[in-house]
Amino acid sequence: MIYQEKSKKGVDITWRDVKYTAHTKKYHREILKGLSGICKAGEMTSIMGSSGAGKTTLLNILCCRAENTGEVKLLGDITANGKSYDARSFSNFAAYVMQEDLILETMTVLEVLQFAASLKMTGTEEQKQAKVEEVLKIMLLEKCQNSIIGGYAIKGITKGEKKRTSIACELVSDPDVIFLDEPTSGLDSFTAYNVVDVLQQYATEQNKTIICTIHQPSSDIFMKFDRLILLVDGKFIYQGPRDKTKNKFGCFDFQCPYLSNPADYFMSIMYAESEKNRNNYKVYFENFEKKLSEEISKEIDQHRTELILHKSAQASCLTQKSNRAQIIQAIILSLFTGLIYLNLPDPESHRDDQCVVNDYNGAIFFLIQNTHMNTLFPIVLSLPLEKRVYLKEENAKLYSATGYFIGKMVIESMVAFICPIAYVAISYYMIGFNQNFVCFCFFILVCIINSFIGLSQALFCGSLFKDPQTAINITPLMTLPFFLFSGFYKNVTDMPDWNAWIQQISNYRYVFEALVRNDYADNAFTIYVIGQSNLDQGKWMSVLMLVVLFLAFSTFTLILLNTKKQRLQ
Ligand SMILES: Nc1ncnc2c1ncn2[C@@H]1O[C@H](COP(=O)(O)OP(=O)(O)OP(=O)(O)O)[C@@H](O)[C@H]1O
Repeated sequence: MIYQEKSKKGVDITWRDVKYTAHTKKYHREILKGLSGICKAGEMTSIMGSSGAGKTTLLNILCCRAENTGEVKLLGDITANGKSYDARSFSNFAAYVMQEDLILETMTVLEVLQFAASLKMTGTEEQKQAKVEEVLKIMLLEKCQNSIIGGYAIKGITKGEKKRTSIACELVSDPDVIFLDEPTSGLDSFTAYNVVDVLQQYATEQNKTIICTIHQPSSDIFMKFDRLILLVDGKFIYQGPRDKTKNKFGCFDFQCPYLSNPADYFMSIMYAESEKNRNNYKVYFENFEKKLSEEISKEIDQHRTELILHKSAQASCLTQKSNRAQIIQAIILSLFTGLIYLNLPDPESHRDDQCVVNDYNGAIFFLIQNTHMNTLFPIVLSLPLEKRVYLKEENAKLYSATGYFIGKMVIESMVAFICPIAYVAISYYMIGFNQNFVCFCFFILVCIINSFIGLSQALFCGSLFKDPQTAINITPLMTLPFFLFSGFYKNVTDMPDWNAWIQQISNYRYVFEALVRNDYADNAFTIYVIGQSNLDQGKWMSVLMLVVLFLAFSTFTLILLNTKKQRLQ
């Protein structure tokens, strides 16, 4: 990541004649109708309006997150200090805080910020730590810095602290402009006030441009805004300093009743479901055109023009976290397996004993299943949140899809590598598999490859489905049929022709054959068991097929990640 000298002089966001139109065969709608405006450095601007007025659309357009293809069309100029920007250059000077707080639940506040700093900052560890401490202080998070974020299952920090942590994650990169979609949504009035108060002070003290949408602010929160934009049916009825709304709005022949919350009053006159209000819209628009639009145009013309110089790179793909729980789980399960199959009878003295064959095959299959599932399911279960966090970071151009894939592979590969070793090393000799050391090493090697296939399948399923819940539901459906084609449950040559192809992509089939051939290599069962199951690929051919499967799932995942990126809003 390369940081250049930052402009401390502030950034003005301006837009001229922005039109956003949705057009299909059955439907034509002008969502934003030629809007022009400015949000200035050192000020907190709030965009307010009735439901469906176009607030989120305007915010998304300013953040380069609005669709602009096919059925929706965006026209107009959007600039930062007079220079046009796009989604890539946006992240060089600005940050976007989503309404939803997407933070990994098992980390502490401090860890989350340290992680964000490692992704978004260059410099020494001391500089990063200093920035994290500064941001903790600004966002009033010092007291809860060692508390877990938490979520549905784990009790963690409060909603207000979570929102401030989300904002703090963006502040570590010191953006000049911060966009926030409904930063107070879901918070009680006092917590909401705290969040807005902190943001407003930050804008003033650090000369930052803060732009947010907001629904129904309390009067205390309303008084914190420096600038206000009131939007009705895709057009402005007011834009300017918040403290001038009284006078300027007075010229519209509407006066906020004495002792009323002005925000409530504005919302009441913009409420689109009221026919009386809708009739008045025409008057508001005319008044805005006559009395305010010229002033806004002048302000836009006087925008700042300083050059914005900023960071221009993505973080290393290795900066992520590992998981100890899976390794502990593997150790416990291997002890359990070893105890269940402890000291199986010597094959030499049980040549014709079908029960002993079944026990050996069962032990092999159980180990195969566990080394595969131990990697597959934790990743599929953790992907829902992580995928959205990844998309958030990808949207902010912190890393690319390929960077994420490589990083994820490298980090998860530690677990995918260690777990099968722990699993086999503990249970192999307890069960009494082939005592030859080379066979023991081969057993471990095949289980490691199988574990990596689980990793690539989990990432493939997670990337294939847009909805994380679908990924969780469909993954077992996609992988469990592979069990049936392993040769363990049913002889592979007895399968109907129409589904024979599933055998070719079943990792269980190849792992089972490789391990059965390995274990029975030079003992009495060899001919009997292998002949019985009709396993005909050969030991090393099976290994080769496993490597091909791993590479195939990984390649498909990479293609999917690069082609199915979404803009989070
Ligand atoms: N891509 C799109 N295609 C069609 N219609 C759209 C599209 N995006 C937004 N709209 C419509 O434009 C209108 C404004 O949407 P927007 O989300 O900006 O409203 P809003 O003011 O943020 O409302 P709310 O406060 O309820 O979220 C809505 O009626 C919405 O259905």
